[in-house]
Amino acid sequence: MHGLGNCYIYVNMFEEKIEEERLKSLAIEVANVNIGIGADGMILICPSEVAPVKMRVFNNDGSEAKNCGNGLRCVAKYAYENKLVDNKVFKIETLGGLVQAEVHLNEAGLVDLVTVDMGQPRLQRKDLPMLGEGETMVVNEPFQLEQEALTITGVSMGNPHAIIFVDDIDQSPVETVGPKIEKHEKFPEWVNVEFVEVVSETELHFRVWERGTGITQACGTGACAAVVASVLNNHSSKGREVTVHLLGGDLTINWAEAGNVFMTGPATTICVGEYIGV
Ligand SMILES: N[C@H](CCC[C@H](N)C(=O)O)C(=O)O
Repeated sequence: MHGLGNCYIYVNMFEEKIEEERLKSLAIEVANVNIGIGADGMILICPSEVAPVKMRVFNNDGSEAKNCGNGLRCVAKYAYENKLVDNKVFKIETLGGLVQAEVHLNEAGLVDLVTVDMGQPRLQRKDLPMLGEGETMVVNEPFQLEQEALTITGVSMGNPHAIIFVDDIDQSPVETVGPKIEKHEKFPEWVNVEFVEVVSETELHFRVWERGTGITQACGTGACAAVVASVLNNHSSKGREVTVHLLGGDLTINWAEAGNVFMTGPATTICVGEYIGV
């Protein structure tokens, strides 16, 4: 399945049994287009004690992440269409906390759009985590990277994001600066790196270098973090829907006055099959 081209291999763990110690290598394998299937990673749809389903996310380097916005929309679609849930609004457990999904149906009765209440962003330096003194929040903080003097805004959506505002998204140094910040010593758990061009108060251009994966077509948690960072830097306002233009398409994000972040976007099934593997 994919969300705006951010594709994962989804495994229904209500039906499959995979040893815990096999998960990392399996994620690397199935994500590999030459020896596996080819995807940005692997997502497990699991039983949960606190919600109808639980999502676990593995990047294509095998690292496990605490949240995935595009993944949540696809998990919601799968759960509804495969009757793991019996209504259109339901909770999903993630390692980054509980979220709430609402599925929207097309005329064929299939899920085409999903809205996820992603909960509150975490804005403290320690939540990312990011090393450094200064303010407890990371808003437009100077960040020296070799010869480049950058400024970073840090937002966690359960997973960490470093947002850099640029004047021209097409000139953003995703491939050069992205990997250097991803694994920078200031981020002990590494970090997703987003480049954002502000078009208006309600429109952003967006590119991403994802932690544990590299460039992807879209990053749902990153788009949420970008809107939160835009509000923190007075480019956008709380309570207004912001359209985020990602390589793979658009997401609608609203950091509501009450504090939760809402993300609406598509979810698509590519195929269903059996992985034989090596
Ligand atoms: N690379 C991310 C996980 C995937 C998030 C992204 N694909 C999304 O849609 O939010 C991390 O290590 O935190």
